[in-house]
Amino acid sequence: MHVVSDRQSPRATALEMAGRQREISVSEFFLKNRHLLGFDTPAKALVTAVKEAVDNALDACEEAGILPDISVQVSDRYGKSRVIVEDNGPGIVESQIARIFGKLLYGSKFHKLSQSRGQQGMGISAAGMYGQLTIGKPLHIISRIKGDKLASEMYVSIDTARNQPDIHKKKRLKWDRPHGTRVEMEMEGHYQKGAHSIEVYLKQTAIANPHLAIIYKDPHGEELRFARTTRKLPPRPVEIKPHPYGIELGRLIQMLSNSKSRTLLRFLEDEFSRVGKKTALNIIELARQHSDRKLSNRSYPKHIAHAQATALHKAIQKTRILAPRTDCIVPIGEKQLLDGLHKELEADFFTVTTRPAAAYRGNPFQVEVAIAYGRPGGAGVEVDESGHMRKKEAQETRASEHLIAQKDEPVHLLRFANRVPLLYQQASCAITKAVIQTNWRGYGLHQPKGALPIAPMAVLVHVASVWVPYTSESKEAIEPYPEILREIKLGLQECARKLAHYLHHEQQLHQEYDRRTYIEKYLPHIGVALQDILALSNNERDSTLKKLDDVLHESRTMQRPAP
Ligand SMILES: Nc1ncnc2c1ncn2[C@@H]1O[C@H](COP(=O)(O)OP(=O)(O)OP(=O)(O)O)[C@@H](O)[C@H]1O
Repeated sequence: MHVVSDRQSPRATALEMAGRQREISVSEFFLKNRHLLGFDTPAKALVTAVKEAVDNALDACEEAGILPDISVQVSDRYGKSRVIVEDNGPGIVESQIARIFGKLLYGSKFHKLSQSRGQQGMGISAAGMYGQLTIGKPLHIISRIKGDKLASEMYVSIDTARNQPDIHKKKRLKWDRPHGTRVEMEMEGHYQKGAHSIEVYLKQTAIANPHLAIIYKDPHGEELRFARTTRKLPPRPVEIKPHPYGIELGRLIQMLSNSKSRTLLRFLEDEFSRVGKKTALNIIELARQHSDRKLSNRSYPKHIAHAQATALHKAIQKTRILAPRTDCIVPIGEKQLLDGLHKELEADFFTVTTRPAAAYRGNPFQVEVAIAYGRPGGAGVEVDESGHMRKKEAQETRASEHLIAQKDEPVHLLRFANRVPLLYQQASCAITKAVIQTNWRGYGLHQPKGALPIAPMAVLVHVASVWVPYTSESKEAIEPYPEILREIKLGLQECARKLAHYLHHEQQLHQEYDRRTYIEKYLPHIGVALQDILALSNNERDSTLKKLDDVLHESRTMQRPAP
């Protein structure tokens, strides 16, 4: 017999259960699930907070056509950190400040299909919420827009139950910047060096953003400066409409019912990219056949029933439509990427490639790949301008060189999405998968099965898109869609071919160097033997040996291959 213990709570009735149903605000949700936003440990939270503020500053400057000058200051005392990020961007109008910093899912980038670092509208407010939760202090913002005499200062936190901003203090004040924004946040944090540090994030940001100048003051008061290598801003990405191939049925139904267009023909032409009149007519004709002729050019979008919308969706997939336009994507560019790598890394060989734009689920994207191979101080042979070979001198390795792996380590990956370095969740990222799935042995590298290749090398991959499919809200890894994986692999193969060519040449140089040292070692002995056999004078012997040496040298002068 089953006896119910007195201590067990009584079972609930449906009515009681109904009484407990409550709406959950988005901020309450993320407060409980802060790991989803990248605030799981104090060390990661600190890097994430800096990243959110710097990415916003860069987006704002570029959108306003301003060359970004950003300063970052971090202090850290007994687990309590303070981050101050200041930019020379366009500033934020006062009426928007509270909602931008005190409300999750509020932003200017979510609804448009255009390449930007921010996407979701909750990065900076989430950092504020984390500070509020761990230290109990609101965000402190100063912002001034061009032409305004005074700046606006505000202390803002989030009322998490309502996902609404709470303004604690606000005033107008004098500020020495003519325009820009300063965000100050306090939080539980842990400052650390290494692969997941603020320095590495900033260094990689400088590589992918050669137009950026940034000054960073670390918790020890040391200043690190990244100068810009170009004064040219990246072109402003064009905003596009969705491509029909990427539209799912539910979204199409919603678009039809929200449409302001009065006919189906206009709806297709107005709301999608790459659909002109001819393509729209083709789609409608095909949809008519699938819908017992219940659709026409003049059908009123809001009145199209589910069955007809399904027919329309099928027709879209079957109609030939131009691939998505690609001027909405702004890659870093091969020259800029090479300049950035040269500036921030020391390596023996660099190569870079930009793939043509492609699309996943109707979203245009473009992949860039670069390889930096060989660490200074590593063994190697070099050929000087006159063609002489010599062993390379060991050099002092820069502190930053840990971006390139040691020769017996797996290669280091520098992953980027829309010019933002991705520092965490490497294993689940499309970039890592593509590197592992590439056969590096075919290009002369050692690669354990199912793993990254082992080489003194950094592999940089940048995925730029109007909508980056991140694996989670913390935007740390890219979803491995087959189209994205394919493009990354093709880029890797192009770079790997050039690397293989370089490695082959290096190997030849080594062999040549060894042979030459061997000959040089025995040449004096040959001289003595020749002198004996041919009864040469000392002068004749030396001039014969010199000629022999010159001939050997001539035949072994080698040219370095172009990268
Ligand atoms: N320094 C700044 N200068 C000007 N505008 C800013 C600045 N920081 C934030 N904003 C504005 O605030 C909005 C919200 O920023 P937030 O970081 O919360 O989200 P996001 O950047 O849009 O997306 P994500 O959550 O993916 O980072 C941005 O869309 C931008 O319009």
